[in-house]
Amino acid sequence: MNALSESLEGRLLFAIPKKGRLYDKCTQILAGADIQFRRNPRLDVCVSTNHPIALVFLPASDIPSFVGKGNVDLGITGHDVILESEMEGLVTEVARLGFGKCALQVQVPEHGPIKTVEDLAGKRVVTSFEVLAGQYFGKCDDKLQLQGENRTKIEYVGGSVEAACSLGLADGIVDLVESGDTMRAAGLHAIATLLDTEAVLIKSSKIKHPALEPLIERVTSRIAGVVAASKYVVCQYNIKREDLAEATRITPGRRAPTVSPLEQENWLAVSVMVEKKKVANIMDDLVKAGAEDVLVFNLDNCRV
Ligand SMILES: Nc1ncnc2c1ncn2[C@@H]1O[C@H](COP(=O)(O)OP(=O)(O)OP(=O)(O)O)[C@@H](O)[C@H]1O
Ligand SMILES: O=P(O)(O)OC[C@H]1O[C@H](OP(=O)(O)OP(=O)(O)O)[C@H](O)[C@@H]1O
Repeated sequence: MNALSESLEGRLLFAIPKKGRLYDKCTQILAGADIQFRRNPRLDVCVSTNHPIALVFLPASDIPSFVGKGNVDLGITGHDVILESEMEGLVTEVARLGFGKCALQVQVPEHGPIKTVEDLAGKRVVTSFEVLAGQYFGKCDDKLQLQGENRTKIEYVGGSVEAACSLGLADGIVDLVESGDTMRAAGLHAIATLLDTEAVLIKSSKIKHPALEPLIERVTSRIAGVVAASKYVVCQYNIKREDLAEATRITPGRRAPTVSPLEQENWLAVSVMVEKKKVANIMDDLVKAGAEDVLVFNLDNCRV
């Protein structure tokens, strides 16, 4: 056994994308869960300095296979690459992480002759998602009863998929779209969506050491807390007793709002969790319902 394998012995192995779109958010999640580490940039494995965990930095697209085969216990990657690597039966998605949100779409030139997926079927499609695109167009070809040479030709490229149509390599592409800026700049538009995806925390179905389960639960619960903290804010306001029913209809909270008396007759203070993305509308509605001194606080961390 070499020195590295020895240092990993008994540790929970946790795979993190080594670069790319998901990397920064993953390091923020590790910090929020207080999983500390010092990474030598030349090494893709490093041990945590405060937990029996080793972090393994891998390409996002390889993580499902490492976790699915049990070489690594936990991992963060995109839901899309789990399906693309056909590992969904061998990994459990234990938490959705609320970032890396995008859609896998069929895109074609905006001003070209192809308007529908049926028009594109039988032609050339370029993608980094050859499994998912193959399944999708396979069904489409079957439906249209296309045989042999007439079936859709799927070709793999590793990146810059959006350039394929203008370079004459493809009639359409299958690629990830978030804001749509890349496709617009390439003169493409969507004609179908194969799936919506986001980053997920995955656990292997082949955990080698049952003794690791409590640590897996602790890490999962901490990460779920960090994710929830980024989704919610705490809203606090004062309201007259007779307006409380309407105000709590607007802010029912996760379980129920905390209501306490103010040192002024007939006035109450309410404290409640609300979804960050809805908070501006909620504040407008609260003020309309008679709330005063409406304050909103970010959460650093939580367990809910
Ligand atoms: N534009 C995007 N918006 C949001 N999430 C994205 C976007 N593009 C990719 N993702 C998510 O991030 C995952 C990894 O994508 P990324 O392009 O970073 O992969 P990579 O090939 O590992 O990195 P790189 O492109 O730097 O080589 C994707 O599988 C998807 O889940
Ligand atoms: O809708 P948008 O917000 O413009 O994002 C979509 C782009 O992001 C991804 O590529 P990325 O930038 O990761 O590079 P890649 O082409 O090398 O995969 C994806 O492949 C699109 O090209």
